[in-house]
Amino acid sequence: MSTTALPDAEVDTRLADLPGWRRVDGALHKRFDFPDYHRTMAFVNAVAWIAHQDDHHPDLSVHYGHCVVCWSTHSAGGITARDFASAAKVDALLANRAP
Ligand SMILES: C[C@H](O)[C@H](O)[C@H]1CNC2=NC(N)=NC(=O)C2=N1
Repeated sequence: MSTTALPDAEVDTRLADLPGWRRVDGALHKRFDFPDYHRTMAFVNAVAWIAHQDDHHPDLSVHYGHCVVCWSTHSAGGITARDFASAAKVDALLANRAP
């Protein structure tokens, strides 16, 4: 997968396929809300598991009932196709979440 930073216009086009994700300060951002701390932390640990497996690591902002996930590729200095793949994997963690 390419590790070249994508132009903003390309990022914005690809974002159409990732509901809830936004381009903020050169990274893909999304906020995930949870009813309590332990569910937030379960999510954080699942994201960390994916990050370790893929050797690609997001910045995480962790709070009692939500977590903001931010993907960029440090080595490329911007957002790459790898970040989009990782963002989709994070969404897939919650695809079958109970309402
Ligand atoms: C050595 C190691 O593979 C690199 O430092 C990886 C680790 N995880 C990474 N994560 C992210 N988000 N960007 C990187 O450039 C990056 N590089």
